[in-house]
Amino acid sequence: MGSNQETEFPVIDFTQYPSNPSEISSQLFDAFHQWGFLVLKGHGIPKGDVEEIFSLSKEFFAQPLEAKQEKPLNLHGQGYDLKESMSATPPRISSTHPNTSPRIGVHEALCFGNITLSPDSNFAPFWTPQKRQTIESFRSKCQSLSALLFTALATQMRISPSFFTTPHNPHKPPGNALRLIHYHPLSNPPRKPDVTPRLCEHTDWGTMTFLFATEPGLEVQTPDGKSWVTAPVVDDAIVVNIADGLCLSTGKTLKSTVHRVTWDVVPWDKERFSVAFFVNANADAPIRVLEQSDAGKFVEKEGAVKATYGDYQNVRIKMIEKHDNHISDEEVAIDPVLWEMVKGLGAGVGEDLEKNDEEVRI
Ligand SMILES: O=C(O)CCC(=O)C(=O)O
Ligand SMILES: [Fe+2]
Repeated sequence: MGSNQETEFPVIDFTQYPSNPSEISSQLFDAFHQWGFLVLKGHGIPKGDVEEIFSLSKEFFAQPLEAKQEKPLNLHGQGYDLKESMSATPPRISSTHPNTSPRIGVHEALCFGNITLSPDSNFAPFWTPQKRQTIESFRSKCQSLSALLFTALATQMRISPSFFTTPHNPHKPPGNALRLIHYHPLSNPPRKPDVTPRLCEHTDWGTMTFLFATEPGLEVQTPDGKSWVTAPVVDDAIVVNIADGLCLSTGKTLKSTVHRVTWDVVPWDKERFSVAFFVNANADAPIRVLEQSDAGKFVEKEGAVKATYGDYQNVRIKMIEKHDNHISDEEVAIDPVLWEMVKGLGAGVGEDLEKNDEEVRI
């Protein structure tokens, strides 16, 4: 790798993929291997669709708090999620659904867990059938794009092209999640030094995430882990990152990188909107751990832990419970091999919960 690739945030033009799949797949693999993050231009999701989602988001968050709070986030990962922890002691991380995963910060969000999987709808009257249709259609375009990226990565790794798409049936639990995020302006500056960040340092739980934003704000740890860079905002492009589930299944070949939003980039009296699309693997799908063979291609690792993505998600939930209730590793009834494997991810909020807690108390 040249020094530029080590220091510059990767930007990839996906319009070249149909005509030159091997070159673009190789660029995707390299960026995810080194950074875990990239900016994807020419992704095919129409600009008008993205603008429509942002205008719905702005319209929704402009409502009075009572209207937004009418349907708070439920266990299916649907509803309004207000994060306003600004005390010296951050709140206990209590969210236990892979579609919502623990986040500490000062912002508000509306989360659309997979509606087809959820028995009850948890949306205020604001969400007319037409608006809901806009959300669902956008979500399905995001899902299709993720399938293309998974196929490109599998091809580059010389495994079956459907290796990653098979365990990503969006109609099976937990499904994907769309999160409209608003870093809202505050009436007073946060009290220093006991301030909670806009969004704490974390890695994502699922397998892949898309982040749509029109203004800078997202900071990503550099490949050497020593500093932070602001993800560039490129017109009509998406930030794509690898999440912990895919990092686990690729034996850390594809990196799940710590990221955050600070007060420096989104000050207390300013606001910022972003939209995150979280891709999750099916809970009942086995995690088939890969390793690189001597011949360079990827093969399934012999003797790797036998677990499903649902087992993995349960470990994450247990990690939070362990942290919240101060219980020992022995008291957590989990396959120790799986426990160690998930801990080995070095997830931003997970194995490093205690460390992360410290970091939250800037
Ligand atoms: O709003 C952003 O830029 C980042 C959001 C994010 O990382 C998340 O919700 O997991
Ligand atoms: Fe994230």
